[in-house]
Amino acid sequence: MARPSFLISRYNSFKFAFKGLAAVFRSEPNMHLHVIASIVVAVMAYRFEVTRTEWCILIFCIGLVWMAETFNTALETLTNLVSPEHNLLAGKTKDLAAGAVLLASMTAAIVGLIIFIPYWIVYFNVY
Ligand SMILES: Nc1ncnc2c1ncn2[C@@H]1O[C@H](COP(=O)(O)OP(=O)(O)OP(=O)(O)O)[C@@H](O)[C@H]1O
Repeated sequence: MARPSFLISRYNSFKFAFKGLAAVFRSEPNMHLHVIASIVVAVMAYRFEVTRTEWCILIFCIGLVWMAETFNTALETLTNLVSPEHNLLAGKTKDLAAGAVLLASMTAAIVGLIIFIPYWIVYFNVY
């Protein structure tokens, strides 16, 4: 069979990648929470008119959390395939993947607080 052209194979790669993203956004309740949190952050950033650099940092943090959740879902799916029955290593694999999401989320939360607390202080007229 003839190999697909370079452009078609690149097009297929993107198509499969978007299929994976659609699956994680559709089926993962945790991803729904991440999306809601990201919308809240974006609305606050717009409302407080954060700087261009702060926008970049916030978008980077959002991407970090979404990426961690996507890897976590991939590892969970693979684990369920390889070891549907109860297994110590399967459980450890899932715990580690979930730990990575927690790390990314905590990092994003700390960065968000560092960026937004000064804006909140001005907005709520604290002091
Ligand atoms: N095959 C297994 N063998 C041993 N322990 C498992 C197994 N599957 C899941 N566990 C344990 O149960 C926990 C939850 O696993 P589960 O597959 O339900 O993930 P989940 O709760 O759906 O994760 P998420 O909320 O991120 O989608 C795991 O972190 C692990 O500790």
